[in-house]
Amino acid sequence: ESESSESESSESDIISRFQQYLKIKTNHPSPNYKQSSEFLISEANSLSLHSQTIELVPGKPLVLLKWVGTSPDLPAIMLYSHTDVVPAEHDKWDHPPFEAHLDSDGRIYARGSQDMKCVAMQYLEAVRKLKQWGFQPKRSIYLAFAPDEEIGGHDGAEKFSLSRVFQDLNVAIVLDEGLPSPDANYRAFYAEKSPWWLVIKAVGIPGHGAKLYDNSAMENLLKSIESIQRYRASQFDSIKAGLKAIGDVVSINTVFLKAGTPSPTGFVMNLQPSEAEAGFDIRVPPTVDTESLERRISEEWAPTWRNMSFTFKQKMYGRDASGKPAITKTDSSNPWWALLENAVQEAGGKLGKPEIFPASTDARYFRNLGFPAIGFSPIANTPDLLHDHNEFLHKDEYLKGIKIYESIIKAYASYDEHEIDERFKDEL
Ligand SMILES: CSCC[C@H](NC(C)=O)C(=O)O
Ligand SMILES: [Zn+2]
Ligand SMILES: [Zn+2]
Repeated sequence: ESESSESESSESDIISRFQQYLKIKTNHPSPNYKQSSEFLISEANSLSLHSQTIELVPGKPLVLLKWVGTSPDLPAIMLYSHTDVVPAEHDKWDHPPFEAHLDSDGRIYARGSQDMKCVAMQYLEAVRKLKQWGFQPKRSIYLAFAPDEEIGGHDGAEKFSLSRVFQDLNVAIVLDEGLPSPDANYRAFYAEKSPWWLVIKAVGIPGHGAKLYDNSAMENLLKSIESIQRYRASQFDSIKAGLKAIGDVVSINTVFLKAGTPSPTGFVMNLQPSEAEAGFDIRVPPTVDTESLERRISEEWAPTWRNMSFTFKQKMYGRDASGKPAITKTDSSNPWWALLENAVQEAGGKLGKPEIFPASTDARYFRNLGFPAIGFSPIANTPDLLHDHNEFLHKDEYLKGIKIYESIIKAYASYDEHEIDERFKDEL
């Protein structure tokens, strides 16, 4: 058999395994975790990896695989991914979201092709290649496939990170998802923003729609919205001016408005309602002064003197146990960052500037416990279509990503700080 046909057949095997995983309907609201677990365990068996299924919450399995290192006492590497995906509006896609259609250009269309079934399968394919070459990891490598990231990770990463099982793994570094890059440089994330899902409510004087008076619920709510829009513009302007990156500013978007008196034909048009509500998705970078933002909310956006109140549907802080921002270092105090950068380079890629992830990932649960965690998806030259229609990944980009992980896993699993210390001792 010629070499080219051999590599061709293995390439199509690699793509078809990816398609198989993409076809499993792990979309919310009722992800098929049974099927994804079975698939992952059968992949693990074909790779002779130890596997276990951890069900911290019934019906929500986490599949944990292990490749035992030759120095199993060294802290381990964790390659993390979530198995669930967000729903898809089938009729708005050019190709059905759970058929993993490979088009004539080489694009694979599927929900999860970028977020993040690609990463899960790239980890496994990289392990397969490394095993074929006879590579032996010094550190043990864990692959974790977790449920529920898309709905907050409370029954997945959060419970897992606090579990005895995880604590006993002695993990040195966690790799989790990042974002696609539209240009040739890969993106890598050392921290993430915290979600504050704010609901503000105004009450006010009801009355005739033809009357002009102060202190209606609508007027009170709209004053807040004006103030919020000004704040939003100030944050957005510093991005537009090139002064800040998306990860460095507070983002705030209105996600619902709820007011008016319903009628069979729509809304009553000549009645000023007595209540009005609005919801906002706010994302707060870890170094922002949260007290001043909280003051802004209680004094400007929902002040009691304007008959307003507020609640949070979700409010998290990106802090570790000591109250410090939960940030993974990117300087020389964290060898994993430089190792990643070099490994990507050795595989022919390049990392852009370290960034703060603009939304939430499961990595936060590990960072909050003090573990270094890096958000990274090896997807370059690709539009960011996370949670969008027609999410796709080009097969060549997918295959390149496997090479990137081969390089990263090799570097990470071989890294031994004591060995390096010894070498420096000889040089002295
Ligand atoms: C806050 S839990 C929901 C998690 C989701 N993550 C991503 C990456 O979209 C988000 O940021 O909205
Ligand atoms: Zn994701
Ligand atoms: Zn997502």
